[in-house]
Amino acid sequence: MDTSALQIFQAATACSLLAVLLYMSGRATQERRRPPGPPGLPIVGNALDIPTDRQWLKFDDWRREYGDIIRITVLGQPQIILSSLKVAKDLLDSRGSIYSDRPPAVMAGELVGWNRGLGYPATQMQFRRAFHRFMGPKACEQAELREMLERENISLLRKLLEDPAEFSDHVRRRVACTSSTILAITYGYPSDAGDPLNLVKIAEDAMHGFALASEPGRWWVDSFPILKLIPPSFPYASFRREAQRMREVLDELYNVPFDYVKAQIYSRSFQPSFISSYLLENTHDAKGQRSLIPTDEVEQIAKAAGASLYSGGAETTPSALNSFFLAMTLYPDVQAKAQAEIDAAISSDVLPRISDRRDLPYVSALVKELWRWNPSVPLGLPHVASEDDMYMGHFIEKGSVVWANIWSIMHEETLFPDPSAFKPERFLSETPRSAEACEAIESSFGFGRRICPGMFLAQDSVFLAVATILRIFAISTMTDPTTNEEIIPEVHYDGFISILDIIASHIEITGSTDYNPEHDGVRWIEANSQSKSMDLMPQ
Ligand code: HEM
Repeated sequence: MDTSALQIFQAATACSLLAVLLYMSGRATQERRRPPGPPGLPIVGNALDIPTDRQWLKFDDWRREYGDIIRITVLGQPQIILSSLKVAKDLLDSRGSIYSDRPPAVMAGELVGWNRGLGYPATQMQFRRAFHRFMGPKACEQAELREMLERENISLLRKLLEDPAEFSDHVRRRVACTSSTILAITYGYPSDAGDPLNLVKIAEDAMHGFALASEPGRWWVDSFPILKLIPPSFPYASFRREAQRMREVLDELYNVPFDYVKAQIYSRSFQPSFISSYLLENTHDAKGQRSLIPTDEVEQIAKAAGASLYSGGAETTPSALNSFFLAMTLYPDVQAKAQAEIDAAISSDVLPRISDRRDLPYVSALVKELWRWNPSVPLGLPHVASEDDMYMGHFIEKGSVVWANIWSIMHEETLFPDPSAFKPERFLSETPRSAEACEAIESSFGFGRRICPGMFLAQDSVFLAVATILRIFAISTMTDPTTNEEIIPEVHYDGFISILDIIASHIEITGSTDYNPEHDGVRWIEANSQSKSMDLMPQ
């Protein structure tokens, strides 16, 4: 080798070494700058440290040890947990463009097919626009939507009167804004026609599949995506067969109600709904004329949006209502105060209505306290970092799954003193920092561009259920007949939506004797809704 070639070779080697050193020192610096967190084991990381239920409490313990922004890994997947309002807002609200996608879940998303709906990519913002038009603040002020919620709520009250011991079941099936109402709002599917298409069952089965398929740590394929290539017929591919079965149910949820709407539109006799309006607005032929045949794309979006609404709303609202029954047994003073407010503000022979909210500040504060005390979705839904980010000296690598620990945020001492106590007063204007508390409570519905689009609908329907139940019923703990002692209700948690499974026999719900369910409330609603067809067309 001549001298110049040697020099070139030496220079190239030095450059490569320098590049490697720089790369390694960069990696080491990034490593040092990663958010703190509990040490994990090789390969599995922290997978074994995470309990199978109420993970949010474990994450809250870690917050005390490591701070408001924590990094863990699960089978090599970095996960960031945000545990204070400030960091969650800074990252998920203010830097929304980086954190507005959902992580790719192989089992639930790809194999079962939920990535067509709830996991839609941030680029498909037409979902959000459609949700907003039908369930945003303006839509929720429409008399027709309110009447529909009020009508469904009456059916809940009737059921509670007939069979109070089954309150948990009634709440799940009847509360305004769950199964039947969502089907009515989304597809114009009448809630009082006996469910001829078996839609409630289809939707519940699909949701069951969703909960199972998205259980963290349950499916190896989520950590080792290569496994998805195994054909379903292979002996060890039971996960593929399960996914196939769940996908078939999900396809039914996509197709059956959608075909129902399409058939109704073709027959030109239909109850306006989210899907019918979406289709009518978006079906134009090549000349821009309205046509009744939707394109494939429009059809796919409509189906996915419909299923997303169902999956977002069907479990969350009953969760809030179950928390309400529990809170009323544990805090009888709060119940008495709310009932006194209703009695003073609303004439005794009518039921409170959504429009009475301004006259019922204590009841409204009680509903806010429900969102806080036992948040229905304690860890929110996961977001993903779509690029590398630096935040307050912490390096967050692209692909990290980011969780806001809504439970921790809703129990922040500085915002909500004595956080485990149920105190609606913290939201009343005479309490110092109530404005801050009221603002913070919105975060129980998530953050940034993926904040819950059903938030206003949920707020209305839970307020309505709470105010009308308090007018009609007294809720108390049972007394043990042998010891004569009060029974403290037992509760269990189920899944990532915090469903309080209350042992029904531990709570007593008694109807007030002077209330006649056929009274004004029912008649008024019936009289007012008969002549009008529900018009959920966007404004
Ligand atoms: C107790 C009531 C409810 C609570 C506490 C709640 C909470 C949440 C939370 C925390 C998220 C995740 C937000 C994020 O990623 O930061 C979410 C998403 C969502 N919620 Fe709700 N929700 C409720 C009711 C509803 C209702 C009634 C509907 C529809 C009828 C609904 C539809 C959705 C949908 C479609 C998403 C996904 C939005 C997206 O990814 O863009 N939710 N909800």
